[in-house]
Amino acid sequence: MALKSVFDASVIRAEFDKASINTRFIPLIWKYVIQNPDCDWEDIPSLPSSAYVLLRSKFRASTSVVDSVLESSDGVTTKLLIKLQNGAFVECVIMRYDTRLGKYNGKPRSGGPRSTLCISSQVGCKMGCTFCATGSMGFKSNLSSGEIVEQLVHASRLSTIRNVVFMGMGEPLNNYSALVDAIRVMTAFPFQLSPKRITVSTVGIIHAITKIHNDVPNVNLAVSLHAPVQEIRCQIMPAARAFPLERLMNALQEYQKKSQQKIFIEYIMLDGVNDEEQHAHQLGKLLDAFQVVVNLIPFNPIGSLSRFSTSNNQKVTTFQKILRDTYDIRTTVRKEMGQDISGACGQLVVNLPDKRSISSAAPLTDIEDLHKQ
Ligand SMILES: C[S@@+](CC[C@H](N)C(=O)[O-])C[C@H]1O[C@@H](n2cnc3c(N)ncnc32)[C@H](O)[C@@H]1O
Ligand code: SF4
Repeated sequence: MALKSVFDASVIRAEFDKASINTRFIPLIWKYVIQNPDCDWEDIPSLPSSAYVLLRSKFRASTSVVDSVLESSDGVTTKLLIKLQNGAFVECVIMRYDTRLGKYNGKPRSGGPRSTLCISSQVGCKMGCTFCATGSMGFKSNLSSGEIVEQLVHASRLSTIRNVVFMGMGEPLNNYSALVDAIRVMTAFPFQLSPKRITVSTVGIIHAITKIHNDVPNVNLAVSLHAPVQEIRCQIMPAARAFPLERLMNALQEYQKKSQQKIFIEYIMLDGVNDEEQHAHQLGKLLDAFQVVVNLIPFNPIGSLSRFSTSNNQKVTTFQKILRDTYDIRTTVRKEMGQDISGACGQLVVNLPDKRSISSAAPLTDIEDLHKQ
């Protein structure tokens, strides 16, 4: 039987309970593992002897390994290619932001206090968005909560991670229990990330949106809306048929009433598809009753996988202006970075030399602004 990740919180808690070992040791084990990547279980001081036996027989300090690390040419972005226990690959991306300068800085590995980590939740994705490389590869497997947390562990060894965004490969709300378990670990000792510094991005899985606030309060919700009307949404996002716009907006209304939190709306700018002035007005009206921040995202080319191209600057500026001036909606334009290492949103499907396919969907965004709002 494959050994489990020690960061798989539900599994390790259940095993400790079964063996009558106090679960208060678990965070101490996590802390030790984070600081000592190559440790043996016996190295961890002051555990009950039954804990060593259990750890040896059922758990690994890390079920995933960092296969390679790529730096963008400006040093702002680092992409980690991670090999999972089942042989599949996922990626996570570190983005660095300098608080003092108020902008991204280009110092390689400077880390600093404000790095943001973009995390994957699945290998592939079944939602099939027509503009996304991950969507084109279909669904392969869910990550366990341990594998999700391990991305943070690997990245923490390179940078001090202050923010986490679930905007990498996969649809996090389609892997709900692992997502919730992972967020609970990330917000507890020893990680202690503020939930306000964690953002879950979703294509709009209605049944999960209605419960996420109860399960992980204060975590940010970002919704990949991408169109102001059902017809266009269906054309570019097949998932819109299962989760129609009207029901999605009702679920968001309920979410906002309960959580009292702003919702972040992601809107990919696709030339001639959803970027006309009439679309900006439709979006403005649709969001009228909500507290939202709209993030306009330039489309990142994904080779021959998609027929789209990004809107020109003039169109983006006009769209932003309409939302801001006519509807008083805070609207930002996402800075995409890391394209030289294929680290930008939904960008790539890479073929490894041995023909295994990996995909990355890391968004490189002014997410720091997002977390300040
Ligand atoms: C890859 S998804 C992962 C999270 C979740 N599945 C979702 O769709 O929100 C993160 C963000 O990247 C966007 N995205 C996907 N492909 C893109 C592309 N080619 N260019 C720009 N953004 C893209 C998605 O629409 C989404 O807003
Ligand atoms: S954009 Fe998100 S939901 Fe759509 S295919 Fe890509 S990862 Fe899946």
